[in-house]
Amino acid sequence: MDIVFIQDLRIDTVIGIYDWERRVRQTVALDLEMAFDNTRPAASDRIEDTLDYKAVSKRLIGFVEASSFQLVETLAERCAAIVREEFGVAWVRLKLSKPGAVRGSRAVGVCIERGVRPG
Ligand SMILES: Nc1nc2c(c(=O)[nH]1)N=C([C@H](O)[C@@H](O)CO)CN2
Repeated sequence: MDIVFIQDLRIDTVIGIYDWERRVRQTVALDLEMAFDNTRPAASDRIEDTLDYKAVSKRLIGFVEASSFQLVETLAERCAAIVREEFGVAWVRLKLSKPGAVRGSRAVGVCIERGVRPG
Protein backbone atom coordinates (compact mmCIF):
# COMPACT_ATOMS: atom_id res chain seq x y z
CA MET A 1 0.00 0.00 0.00
CA ASP A 2 1.28 3.46 -0.87
CA ILE A 3 0.72 6.60 1.14
CA VAL A 4 0.26 10.25 0.26
CA PHE A 5 0.88 12.34 3.37
CA ILE A 6 0.44 15.86 4.68
CA GLN A 7 2.44 16.84 7.75
CA ASP A 8 1.88 19.63 10.25
CA LEU A 9 -0.82 21.50 8.33
CA ARG A 10 -1.47 24.41 10.70
CA ILE A 11 -4.87 26.08 10.60
CA ASP A 12 -6.49 28.73 12.82
CA THR A 13 -10.01 28.00 14.01
CA VAL A 14 -12.51 28.28 16.86
CA ILE A 15 -12.20 25.09 18.92
CA GLY A 16 -12.73 24.22 22.57
CA ILE A 17 -15.20 23.72 25.39
CA TYR A 18 -14.48 26.76 27.54
CA ASP A 19 -16.10 30.20 27.19
CA TRP A 20 -12.78 31.88 26.46
CA GLU A 21 -12.12 29.38 23.68
CA ARG A 22 -15.32 30.39 21.89
CA ARG A 23 -14.02 33.98 21.65
CA VAL A 24 -10.57 33.36 20.15
CA ARG A 25 -9.01 31.49 17.27
CA GLN A 26 -6.47 28.78 18.10
CA THR A 27 -4.08 26.89 15.89
CA VAL A 28 -4.61 23.19 15.24
CA ALA A 29 -2.18 20.99 13.32
CA LEU A 30 -3.20 18.14 11.01
CA ASP A 31 -1.10 15.14 10.03
CA LEU A 32 -2.62 12.85 7.42
CA GLU A 33 -1.64 9.55 5.89
CA MET A 34 -3.87 8.59 2.96
CA ALA A 35 -3.80 5.24 1.17
CA PHE A 36 -3.35 5.65 -2.57
CA ASP A 37 -1.92 3.47 -5.33
CA ASN A 38 0.91 5.60 -6.68
CA THR A 39 1.90 3.28 -9.53
CA ARG A 40 -0.31 5.03 -12.13
CA PRO A 41 0.88 8.62 -11.49
CA ALA A 42 4.45 7.33 -11.23
CA ALA A 43 4.12 5.85 -14.72
CA SER A 44 2.20 8.75 -16.32
CA ASP A 45 3.87 11.66 -14.48
CA ARG A 46 0.46 13.43 -14.59
CA ILE A 47 -1.00 15.36 -11.64
CA GLU A 48 -4.48 14.26 -12.77
CA ASP A 49 -3.59 10.69 -11.84
CA THR A 50 -2.49 11.52 -8.30
CA LEU A 51 -4.18 12.11 -5.01
CA ASP A 52 -3.31 15.82 -5.09
CA TYR A 53 -2.06 16.75 -1.59
CA LYS A 54 -2.35 20.44 -2.46
CA ALA A 55 -6.05 20.04 -3.32
CA VAL A 56 -6.69 18.05 -0.12
CA SER A 57 -4.86 20.67 1.95
CA LYS A 58 -6.81 23.58 0.43
CA ARG A 59 -10.14 21.84 1.06
CA LEU A 60 -9.27 21.10 4.69
CA ILE A 61 -7.96 24.62 5.31
CA GLY A 62 -11.25 26.08 4.07
CA PHE A 63 -13.34 23.68 6.13
CA VAL A 64 -11.38 23.98 9.38
CA GLU A 65 -11.11 27.79 9.19
CA ALA A 66 -14.90 28.06 8.86
CA SER A 67 -15.69 25.50 11.58
CA SER A 68 -16.33 26.07 15.30
CA PHE A 69 -16.52 22.68 17.02
CA GLN A 70 -16.14 22.09 20.74
CA LEU A 71 -14.14 18.86 20.58
CA VAL A 72 -11.07 17.86 18.61
CA GLU A 73 -12.78 14.47 18.16
CA THR A 74 -15.60 16.04 16.13
CA LEU A 75 -13.29 18.12 13.96
CA ALA A 76 -11.04 15.13 13.27
CA GLU A 77 -14.00 12.94 12.29
CA ARG A 78 -15.37 15.54 9.89
CA CYS A 79 -11.98 16.07 8.24
CA ALA A 80 -11.52 12.32 7.78
CA ALA A 81 -14.98 12.09 6.19
CA ILE A 82 -14.12 14.86 3.69
CA VAL A 83 -10.93 13.08 2.68
CA ARG A 84 -12.70 9.76 2.21
CA GLU A 85 -15.89 10.97 0.54
CA GLU A 86 -14.63 13.83 -1.63
CA PHE A 87 -11.23 12.45 -2.61
CA GLY A 88 -12.10 8.75 -2.80
CA VAL A 89 -9.55 7.70 -0.20
CA ALA A 90 -10.16 4.14 1.06
CA TRP A 91 -8.21 4.53 4.31
CA VAL A 92 -6.95 7.53 6.21
CA ARG A 93 -5.01 8.04 9.43
CA LEU A 94 -5.52 11.54 10.76
CA LYS A 95 -3.85 13.14 13.76
CA LEU A 96 -5.29 16.41 15.02
CA SER A 97 -3.08 18.26 17.49
CA LYS A 98 -3.90 21.29 19.60
CA PRO A 99 -0.49 22.75 20.44
CA GLY A 100 -0.16 24.41 23.83
CA ALA A 101 -3.69 23.52 24.99
CA VAL A 102 -2.41 21.84 28.15
CA ARG A 103 0.32 23.51 30.17
CA GLY A 104 3.43 21.37 30.28
CA SER A 105 2.62 19.50 27.06
CA ARG A 106 3.74 20.32 23.54
CA ALA A 107 0.38 19.26 22.12
CA VAL A 108 -2.75 17.24 22.86
CA GLY A 109 -5.29 15.76 20.50
CA VAL A 110 -6.54 12.64 18.78
CA CYS A 111 -5.40 10.19 16.16
CA ILE A 112 -8.06 8.27 14.20
CA GLU A 113 -8.05 5.72 11.41
CA ARG A 114 -11.07 5.41 9.14
CA GLY A 115 -11.85 3.11 6.24
CA VAL A 116 -10.35 -0.18 5.12
CA ARG A 117 -6.60 -0.32 4.74
CA PRO A 118 -5.71 -1.87 1.37
CA GLY A 119 -3.52 -4.94 1.55
N1 LIG B 1 -10.69 14.36 24.60
C1 LIG B 1 -10.76 15.71 24.68
N2 LIG B 1 -10.46 16.32 25.83
C2 LIG B 1 -10.53 17.65 25.91
C3 LIG B 1 -10.91 18.44 24.81
C4 LIG B 1 -11.23 17.78 23.61
O1 LIG B 1 -11.58 18.39 22.58
N3 LIG B 1 -11.14 16.41 23.57
N4 LIG B 1 -10.91 19.81 24.92
C5 LIG B 1 -10.58 20.43 26.03
C6 LIG B 1 -10.47 21.89 26.08
O2 LIG B 1 -11.10 22.54 25.01
C7 LIG B 1 -8.95 22.18 26.12
O3 LIG B 1 -8.37 21.93 24.83
C8 LIG B 1 -8.61 23.53 26.58
O4 LIG B 1 -7.29 23.55 27.07
C9 LIG B 1 -10.24 19.70 27.27
N5 LIG B 1 -10.23 18.27 27.09
